Amino acid sequence: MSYSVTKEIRFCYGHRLMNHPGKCRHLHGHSVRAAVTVSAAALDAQGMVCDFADLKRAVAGYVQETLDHNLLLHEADPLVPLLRDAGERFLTLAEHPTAEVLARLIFEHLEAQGYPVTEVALWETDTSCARYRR
Ligand SMILES: Nc1nc2c(c(=O)[nH]1)N=C([C@H](O)[C@H](O)COP(=O)(O)OP(=O)(O)OP(=O)(O)O)CN2
Ligand SMILES: [Zn+2]
Repeated sequence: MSYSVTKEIRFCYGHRLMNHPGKCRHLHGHSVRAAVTVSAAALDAQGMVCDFADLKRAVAGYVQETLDHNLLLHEADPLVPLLRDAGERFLTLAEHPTAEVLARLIFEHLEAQGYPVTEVALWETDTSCARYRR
């Protein structure tokens, strides 16, 4: 038996999936929803797994600094030097910037902050969701 709480946060980013066989190899953007779940076998002195507000701060701080309104690219993307020369903001990843990878990055950030995170779900569109859980 365990308790869990889930907090949602919305943000947007641009990206492209290099080598994708379809339309996602082209630059495009998403307005996404991440649902972060933390779990515990017992409640704290406040009767909570974790205060929703604390969870929001932990997720929103990371997301706003790294992902929100950013352009997420694979580090080998040939656009990288062009964007760097143009002084544009972007973030490179050693992996393709898929919803699965972004869900895992958010999970790892919360885990590193000491939150008992058990799942991050990232709704990239109304109909497409990727989850990372442990
Ligand atoms: N497993 C994954 N598949 C895809 C990802 C991903 O991150 N993980 N990403 C993309 C695209 O970046 C983008 O999310 C498009 O997804 P898709 O669901 O195909 O978008 P549509 O708007 O075409 O969705 P419909 O509702 O089917 O119109 C692609 N795949
Ligand atoms: Zn996409």
